[in-house]
Amino acid sequence: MTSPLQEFLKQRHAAFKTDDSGAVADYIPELTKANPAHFGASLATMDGHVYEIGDSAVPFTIQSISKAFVFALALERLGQERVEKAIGVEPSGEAFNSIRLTTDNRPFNPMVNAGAIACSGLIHHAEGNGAFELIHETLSRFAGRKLDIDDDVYLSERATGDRNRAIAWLLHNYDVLKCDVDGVLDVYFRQCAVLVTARDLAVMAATLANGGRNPVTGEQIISPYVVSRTLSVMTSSGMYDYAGEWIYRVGIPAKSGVGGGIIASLPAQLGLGTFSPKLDDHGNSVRGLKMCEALSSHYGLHVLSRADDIRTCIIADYNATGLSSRRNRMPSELKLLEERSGEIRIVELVGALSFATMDFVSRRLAEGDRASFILIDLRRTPSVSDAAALLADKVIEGLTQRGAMLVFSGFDKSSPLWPSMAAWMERSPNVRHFGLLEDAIEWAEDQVIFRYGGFEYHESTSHLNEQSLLSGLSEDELEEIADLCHARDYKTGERIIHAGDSAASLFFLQRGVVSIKLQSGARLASLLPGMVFGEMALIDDKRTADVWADTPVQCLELSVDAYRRYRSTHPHCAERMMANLAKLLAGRLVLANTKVELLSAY
Ligand SMILES: NC(=O)CC[C@H](N)C(=O)O
Repeated sequence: MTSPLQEFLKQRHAAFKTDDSGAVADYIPELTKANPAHFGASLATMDGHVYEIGDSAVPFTIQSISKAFVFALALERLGQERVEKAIGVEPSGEAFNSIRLTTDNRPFNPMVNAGAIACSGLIHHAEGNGAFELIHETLSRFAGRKLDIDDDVYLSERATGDRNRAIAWLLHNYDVLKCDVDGVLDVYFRQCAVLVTARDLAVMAATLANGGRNPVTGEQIISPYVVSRTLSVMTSSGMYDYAGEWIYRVGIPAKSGVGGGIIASLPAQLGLGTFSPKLDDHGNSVRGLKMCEALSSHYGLHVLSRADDIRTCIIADYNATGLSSRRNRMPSELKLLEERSGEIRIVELVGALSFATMDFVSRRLAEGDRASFILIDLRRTPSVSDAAALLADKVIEGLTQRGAMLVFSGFDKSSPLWPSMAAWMERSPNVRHFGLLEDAIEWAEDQVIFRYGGFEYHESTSHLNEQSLLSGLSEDELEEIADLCHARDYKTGERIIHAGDSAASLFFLQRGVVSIKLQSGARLASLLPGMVFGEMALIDDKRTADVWADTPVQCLELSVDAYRRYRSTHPHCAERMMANLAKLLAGRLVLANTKVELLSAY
């Protein structure tokens, strides 16, 4: 199945191909050789997928589109102060080749020839003879491949580019160009003659849309700061004297070139590259313009037309009860947790945390009951913006100051969320981190039990009359069962049961804590004295999980053979045990269903 976007590009490509209006640029003689029928488009996504249609692989010269990337390079290399001193950022409202400067004799902006020549001048000044090499290499990194140069176009423009020469000398007169004017012009003519395809342009535009990281190669090429400034001048001046109209109608930062190319770069969404050599009176590709307009209006992509329901960022906000934790609790613990259920609040977030969503979360956290433990699960949160982190700092400060413990979960040290986490933990001992929400809940429950009840029963020994598997049996019957069992002791860290072994016995835990784990290491449950494990041996002959001693453990082991012998002489007791087992399993099923429901909330 072709994707809907590919289908869209295909349809519009077919529709706009019939438009024959406009004219191929002819003031650079070599450009007249372009095939006016050519029409290609390409769209690159933030995950590095590239859609292509028509002549998307046909090379043509980048021309003015280079201006956006060379400006970005100058900002990145030389810093904003030097660049902004030499070149303005006001739209000129004039054609790209206008010779007019601002009242203080600077180029209006870096998207018109005067500003671009000044920009190449800054790089030439800093890099000397290596300037073009650096520009060529940078453009190639934006495209994700080594780009060629059309020497004929370069020579043709150099031979006829007197207007640009006049602009450059004027800039020299006003001390904007401080060095070898011919050398700078040479860099500028060459950078305009770099060969790209619509596909290259899409990837280059997508790199700008992706915060400066090429989504295909993964390389970070410029900083997010430089991206925002580059997209700003593209927005106000990228389409020359059509810029106002463009931002009004299309609303996507863009840049065009007389070679017939256009890039459009929608932050965090897409990069579009189009190619068709026939230009309108403003010097913008006719079909390319139509393609951009169609994409924007069909999908409503105008950069200023945005609305999100930020409230969906909280997908769950609840109080913990004993049910939430993986640890099987003693009845007294469950009761205590039930009574204190307001002590633990769990807030699960979804989606990137931005300024708006974090502000909403901050107000939600501030209101409501005053839980001592606030668990914030970020497993569905891919990132925290700088603004959100600033707001979060204050929220955390406020909550920890009133004595709350803040526990974050759902990510590990490799996550982009980690640097914020590390800073929060450094600032307050009341901030903690767990990889898994389950572990955070269990920890918080332990804290509540510790605060309000203590752990003394972990140290006590449980008798068989506390075993729910044996409930309903008389003292004598329990005595008989005890006689069939063997006392076993295990050291901390010892494996009591191996998954995959044959299951020939079950264990009544009398003292200590054991954990039931999958072979991956994931813990299914922790058990306390009075609980049974390995009991599935009564119905299944293979062990399905490992059981480890978390502390020194004492238990009674009952072999299945002994149970079967006992069953033949005490059928009604055996029946009772099976009924108890069914009850235990049913309880576990209810717990599992509750968890599935919680997990499938998203
Ligand atoms: N608009 C353009 O693409 C102009 C670039 C061309 N090299 C020039 O300087 O005239």
